Amino acid sequence: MIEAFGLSKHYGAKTAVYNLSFQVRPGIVTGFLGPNGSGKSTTMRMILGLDEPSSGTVTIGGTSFRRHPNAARQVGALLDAKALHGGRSARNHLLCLAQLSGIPKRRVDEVLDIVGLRSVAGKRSKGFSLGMGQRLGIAAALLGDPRVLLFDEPVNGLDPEGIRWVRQLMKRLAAEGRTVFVSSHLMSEMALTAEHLIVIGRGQLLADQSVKEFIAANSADFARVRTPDTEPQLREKLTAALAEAGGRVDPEADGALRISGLPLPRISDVAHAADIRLWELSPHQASLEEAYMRMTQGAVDYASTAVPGGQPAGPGQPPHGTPPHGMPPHGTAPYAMPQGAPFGAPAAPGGGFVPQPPQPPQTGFGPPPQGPPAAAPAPVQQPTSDPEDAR
Ligand SMILES: Nc1ncnc2c1ncn2[C@@H]1O[C@H](COP(=O)(O)OP(=O)(O)OP(=O)(O)O)[C@@H](O)[C@H]1O
Repeated sequence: MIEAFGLSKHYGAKTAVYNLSFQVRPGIVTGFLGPNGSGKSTTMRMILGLDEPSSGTVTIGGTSFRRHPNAARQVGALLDAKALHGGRSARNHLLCLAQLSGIPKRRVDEVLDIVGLRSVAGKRSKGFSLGMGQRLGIAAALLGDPRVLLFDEPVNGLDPEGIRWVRQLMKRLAAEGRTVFVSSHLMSEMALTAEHLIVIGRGQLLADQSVKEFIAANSADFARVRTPDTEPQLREKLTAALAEAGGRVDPEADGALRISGLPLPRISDVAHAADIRLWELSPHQASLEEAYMRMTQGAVDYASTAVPGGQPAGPGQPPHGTPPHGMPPHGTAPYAMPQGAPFGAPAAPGGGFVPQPPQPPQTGFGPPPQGPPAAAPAPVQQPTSDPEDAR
């Protein structure tokens, strides 16, 4: 279990994380979502003792990471898969991490098998693709068979097979009773992987709820209705009848009507009573992506002002290049909360964690809608020759 209480982090005048409190429970995958620059990596670094909180606390199993007697065997993490020594082979990279953590050598081959890199284990990692680097970072995180795992954007650069593999791996790790905390910008993937969500915006907690609750609380389900194209007057008639019944009716570009505020059977009854034939009556359920966009639209720092065709961005979207906001005064909450509201230590190249001394701080049809990279690299020796080039 990871527990954060009133966690804040200031970098000079910049507040990266503000008064965050949440729990990440074992046995399920918990997704960590937020727009770019919202403080996800900073939070993960504080969990891992790589950044000192300005205030508040964060513990793993009741103890802060730096005070864990054997943090290396309890927590594994992938923070920045690119942060590895490219001159080393994958196997040597993992061997170094294992050695620093007192992990038996045989575990290296085990994790190489788990991530599917056994056949290229002798190759220098600088020749690895982005996806292979991600796999190596995941291998490093798994090296100590930790009970708590943190993954920052683990599917970055992975192909569809790789993404599927990561999804299954995360679920399996959680099913084994581990705590799995994973950040991603890929909403469709998160919807399939995570059971619970922590969502932040501009460093503050926006949501802490199950994926189902999150979608229900932040979506506007509606129905699509189509009358026969051959009889345009029926569309007008239906629009009037549904509006009179209390629905909100919005025309869609393809001639259909979008109805919110009325359940499907009621729409059907209204149409029937008005003697209007329907060619379509279908429910639309929001996706996690739609719910996420809806919730975070006011908490986005960087958004494009132009869309293809030269249209300006819609309301609520700051212009491109809008400088990062300042934070609100202490005690204010600019964003509405939704309802209900081992082996590892400081990160090593490739996202693995090896035990090291503590690091110093581093820099249903409801109503209409209302409206620094992985740090503390393991000691690295620059090779004088390139024996692994030949492999
Ligand atoms: N060492 C630092 N010094 C100064 N500002 C920092 C530092 N680290 C992070 N920040 C700032 O803190 C804010 C949060 O950054 P962070 O990297 O935690 O966000 P994030 O949610 O992980 O973003 P992304 O999704 O783009 O990876 C950003 O505005 C960032 O510029």
